[in-house]
Amino acid sequence: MTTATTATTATTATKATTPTARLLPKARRFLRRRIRVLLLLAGWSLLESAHTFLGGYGLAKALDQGFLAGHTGVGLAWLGVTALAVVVGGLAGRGVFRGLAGLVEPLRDGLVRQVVSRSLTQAVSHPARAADSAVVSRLTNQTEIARDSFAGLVLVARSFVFTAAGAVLGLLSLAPELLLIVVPPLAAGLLLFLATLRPMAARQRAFLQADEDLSTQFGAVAEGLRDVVACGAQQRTAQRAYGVIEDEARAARQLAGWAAVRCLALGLAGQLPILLLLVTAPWLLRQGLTPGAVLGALAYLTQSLLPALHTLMNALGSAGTRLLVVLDRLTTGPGPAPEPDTAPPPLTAQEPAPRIPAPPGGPRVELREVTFAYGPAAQPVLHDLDLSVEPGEHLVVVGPSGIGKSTLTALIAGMLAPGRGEISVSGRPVHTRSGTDPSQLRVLIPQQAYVFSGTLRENLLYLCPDGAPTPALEAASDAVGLDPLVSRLGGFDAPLDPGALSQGERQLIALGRAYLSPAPLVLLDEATCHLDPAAEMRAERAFAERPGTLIVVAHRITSARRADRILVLDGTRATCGTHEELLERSPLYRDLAGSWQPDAPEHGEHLSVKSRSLS
Ligand SMILES: Nc1ncnc2c1ncn2[C@@H]1O[C@H](COP(=O)(O)OP(=O)(O)OP(=O)(O)O)[C@@H](O)[C@H]1O
Repeated sequence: MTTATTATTATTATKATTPTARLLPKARRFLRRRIRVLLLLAGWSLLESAHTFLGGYGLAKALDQGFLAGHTGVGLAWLGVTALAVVVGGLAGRGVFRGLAGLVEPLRDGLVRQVVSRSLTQAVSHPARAADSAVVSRLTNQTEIARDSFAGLVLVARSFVFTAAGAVLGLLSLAPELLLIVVPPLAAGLLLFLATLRPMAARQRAFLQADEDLSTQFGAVAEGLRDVVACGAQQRTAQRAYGVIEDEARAARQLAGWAAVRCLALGLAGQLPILLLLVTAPWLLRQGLTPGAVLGALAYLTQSLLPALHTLMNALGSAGTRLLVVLDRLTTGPGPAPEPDTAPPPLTAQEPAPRIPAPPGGPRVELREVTFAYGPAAQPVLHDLDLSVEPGEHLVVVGPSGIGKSTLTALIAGMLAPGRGEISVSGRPVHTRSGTDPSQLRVLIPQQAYVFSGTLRENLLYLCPDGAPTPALEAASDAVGLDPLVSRLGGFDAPLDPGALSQGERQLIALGRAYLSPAPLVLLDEATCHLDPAAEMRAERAFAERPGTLIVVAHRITSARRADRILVLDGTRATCGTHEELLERSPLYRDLAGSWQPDAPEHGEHLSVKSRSLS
């Protein structure tokens, strides 16, 4: 029995491919549970039918039996009846609004519950992709669209049905011929309008998808901004963002095109019946209709039927389409969320940035009286700092957390501009290298490694505009200790799922990428913090042996021991020297080094240390 039910449900789910088909059973269930609210709305709406009926009928009788017959009192009495109908209509409106809350609020609550539980389920099953920024759009913008659109639709659809019933009854009571003139143009306009519903829903869906993609794209970029800048990938990231923005703009333009067709349908259904009634008025009078009947028909058209139709078409066209699309997305969910880390499209029509010739032995890095603060009123992080890193030197930067180590590397990389002083690499100020690609000169690997989905080869060659042969990739992997991961993944052309990698594996890939890059200056800002001491030593040795200048923000004291020189940042002061010199001269360095105790060597002659970081 259970199996049969499951099979039936599965078949229904497979067949229900259109949003309308998918939503109809849910809509029926939702409404069936609220029969009492619907009856209440219908009760109040009947008063609206009476209001419409009396509006035209009273006017016709006032003219025929009152003013044209010379009985002004009778005419005024009928007008009084019409005025009373307006009051009745007002009462109906009040009752309808009260009943509406009973339909609209449960819908919104249900949608919010669904979005939250679906995103929690996704977060639990795919923790790496838990931060789905599109959920924000669904929870706020889209549930509100659903609520407002549903309320608007219930109001106008109900109003149209009950107004039309009152008007048709009125036209029939005045003269059935009137229906022959009014109904055909109305029906034609309505049909044209209905024909626009499906393409417009598709355009609306495309627009919302583009909006979510944009939300996701910006979420991903904001999260990985530091890595993007560090890898010099701003242009590529901007290109991808422009693509998503262009998609949304295109979807909005197509939506506007269909809105124009809809205007035409509105004109046909809204204006043509009035024109026909006026043109055929002499013929109608000749057929024996009274002037009051013609006036009553005109009143039904201009005061009730056409405004109600106009509102219905507008609401169905905009709110209805939006509601259909939003409900479908919220209740059945969008397709698989676009992978935020997808491989960037290859650069095509861009001029390659001019190459900076790599100096033999690596570039010299010079800082002269550099002062930097994160705001005009903020305390400087670095104050009058002088530093000279020789070509090919291996410098390690240490200091307590928050002292300014990352700020220093960002300044040298040219990602931040000093407030005062000058920073030069290879004798040229970092901030006047206009028109050159900084990634040709330096590579900065931050703590959070940037890995995108694509192949391992694409990830490793990301900073190699000219590519590199497989033996170079193998040599780099061997040097930084990436080779076990290459084997595990199945080679360089194996597809990479960033979410399935550990932090350490991501760091190894970023290190391999930096190792392969042509940049002669490498800045590692705690780029090995997720590696164990042995793996960290292997990677740092590889970079120390790689031709070029190396600046490492140290995570462990062992990094400092391997360097040529160590820079100790201590507040706005800085001391530079070898390990031995600093043990003598710098109390802070003594303190930092003293908090580290050597363990028994675990890896041959290598010294391992207790896992406490310097920063
Ligand atoms: N974008 C920023 N805006 C304002 N203040 C910042 C910004 N980035 C860093 N800071 C502040 O500047 C100071 C230096 O930060 P920085 O990240 O350079 O220190 P750090 O030594 O690298 O720290 P850690 O070892 O914890 O990474 C800190 O007080 C930090 O709060």
